[in-house]
Amino acid sequence: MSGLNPQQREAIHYLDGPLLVLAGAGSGKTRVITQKIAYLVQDCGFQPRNIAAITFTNKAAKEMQERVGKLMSSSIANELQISTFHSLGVRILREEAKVLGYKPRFSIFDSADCAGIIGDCAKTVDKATLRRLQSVISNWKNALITPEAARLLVANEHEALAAAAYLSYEATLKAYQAVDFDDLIGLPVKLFSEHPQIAEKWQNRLRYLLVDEYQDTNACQYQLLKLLTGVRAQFTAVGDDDQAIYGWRGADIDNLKKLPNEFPALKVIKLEQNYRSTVRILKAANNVISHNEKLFDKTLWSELGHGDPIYVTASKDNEAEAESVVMKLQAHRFEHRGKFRDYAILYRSNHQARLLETQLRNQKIPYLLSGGQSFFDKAEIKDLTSYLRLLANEDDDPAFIRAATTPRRGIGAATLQVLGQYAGERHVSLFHAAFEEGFAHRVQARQLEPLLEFCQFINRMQARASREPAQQVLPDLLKAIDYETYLYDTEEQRTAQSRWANVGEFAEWINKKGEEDGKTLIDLVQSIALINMLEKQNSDEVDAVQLSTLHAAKGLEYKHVFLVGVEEGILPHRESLDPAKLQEERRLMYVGITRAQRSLHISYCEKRKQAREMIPCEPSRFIAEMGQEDVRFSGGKQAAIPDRATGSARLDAMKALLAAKK
Ligand SMILES: Nc1ncnc2c1ncn2[C@@H]1O[C@H](COP(=O)(O)OP(=O)(O)OP(=O)(O)O)[C@@H](O)[C@H]1O
Ligand SMILES: [Mg+2]
Repeated sequence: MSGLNPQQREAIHYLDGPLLVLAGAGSGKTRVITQKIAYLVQDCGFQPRNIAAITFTNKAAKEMQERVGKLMSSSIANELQISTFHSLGVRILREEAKVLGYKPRFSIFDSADCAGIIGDCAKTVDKATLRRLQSVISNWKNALITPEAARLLVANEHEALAAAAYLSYEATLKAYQAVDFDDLIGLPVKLFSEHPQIAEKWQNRLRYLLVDEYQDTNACQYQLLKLLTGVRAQFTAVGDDDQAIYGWRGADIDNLKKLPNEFPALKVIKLEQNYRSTVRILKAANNVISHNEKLFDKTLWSELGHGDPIYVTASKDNEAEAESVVMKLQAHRFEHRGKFRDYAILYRSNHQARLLETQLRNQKIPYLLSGGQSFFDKAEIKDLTSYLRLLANEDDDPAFIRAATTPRRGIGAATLQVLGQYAGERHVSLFHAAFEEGFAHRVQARQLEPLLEFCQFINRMQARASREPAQQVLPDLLKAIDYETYLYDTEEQRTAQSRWANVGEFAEWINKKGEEDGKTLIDLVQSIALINMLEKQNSDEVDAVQLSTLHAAKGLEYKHVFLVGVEEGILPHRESLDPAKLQEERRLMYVGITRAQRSLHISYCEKRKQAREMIPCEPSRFIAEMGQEDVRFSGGKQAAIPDRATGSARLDAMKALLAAKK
């Protein structure tokens, strides 16, 4: 416990009831959680399996597991339940599936699978409509609104369409023995609410709960937390209202506000010392966030010295920006004899990574991309996981269709259509329908044959996959479907090569996971869907520059941070300019600034290429909000960024220019 400040120590030792640690960035909230886990086990006699810690990403869970592992023996640390809300949900559902009418090996559908089903239900393929329908349905599910209730709530035509699709969407998922990500939280909530004795069983099992990044929980996660902690309410939640950045995904900061009301015994501890950043970085962050409405009073100070000024650089366009950032990073690294992994380049949206990647590759700088298109979303990986999903759950119809037709094996669209219709009439899965006599009568022998052959192949592999370790089964599966030949037959040589290399990487990942945990292929299928959801696993040991969206960088820290594209329209995002959303954008900027430990470099463009057109850009209002005292401007026409709090930006920029000329 040495090296902790008195407030941290108090938070760690407090066990008399529910506790909320509310504090700004870098104040050691996550550190309180890891230390408290060690304290519970080593000093208070808690069994590790009775402690559950909930983090925001799988990566954060892994990191916490490692940190705790250093505080106690790793065999004990491995018994702890450190996971995301979603993986905890999976654990509960696997065990209790039967009560909900699911088999333990239900499938977990990712967002693309679900979009396909919603499209079928709503009879639309229009991407924008689909996205909106999906988000409306997801919001309902996160607010625990049933399809029946949603029908009564509809306020416009669009919601009416969503409500209609919602009902058949849920029925379809159930028929496929599949759940979506929202169900991973929603179904345990339903289960615990309807079966108090099951809730009690889990309350006795998870006797102490710790939740990191509490400000970004949604209504459903909050309910789960309440149901899991029960009347004992033994939990520690840590969070920072100024870092709530997932409102767009249904997270609700009200969960933080209502905690004191719903748990009258709640104790609140505030932490004020920041151990991460220099005074100047902290000041810039505090200045920016002071433009938001204040929910809770917080102050943050640092003893880490004044540090470097914050550098703000203007570039003529986004290509020049990428080039300049990479050059500056190189120069800075040489000067400070740093490692690549000390550097992160952060941006608002995924597409901003492309030019940076090109520059980094040109300069032969190793980098890791996180929060981008996941490895597991690549076509070849989805092909293979469709087989694996089918092995785990033969009722998974989308996986059935993909696997049955990739590679082509003489099962045509016409056959599948008849099969689909027949299965629909009989209320069985495609897989089961294929074996029924009624179906055999509807197709010709040459149609039936390849289909049955495929189903029997799946049956044979299924038997092996649940018995043998993963690393034995996957290579045989690849050989049996001759996937390599398929790739070279259907793709250009170079594409095929790179796709086949990805397959190799996937096989290696399966092997490693299989060996580490002694898991069968079927056990592993489940974790794939979860990784899919939030991030590809990055190896932290490699010396590489981190490229990440601001959202994915939450909770992390880097010695040196480059924050790029800090422009009006990007950060804040052009679609988030109404007052409430603007505050969330500002929090995103706050999260970005506070990732930096030693130096912070901000850049923006004067023009940006968008759809082949050069669009003039303006520096983000958040740059002005940092204050000017600790900021050094370079490049561009402007000597300094005007205060944008009043008047239009252009006007202010002109005034500043004129003032500079005088
Ligand atoms: N008492 C302490 N003494 C020295 N270093 C500390 C102390 N507490 C935390 N730290 C260090 O400060 C840094 C920030 O801590 P931590 O990540 O726990 O903060 P946080 O509040 O969770 O930040 P965020 O809001 O960004 O998630 C870490 O490097 C951590 O090891
Ligand atoms: Mg943290």
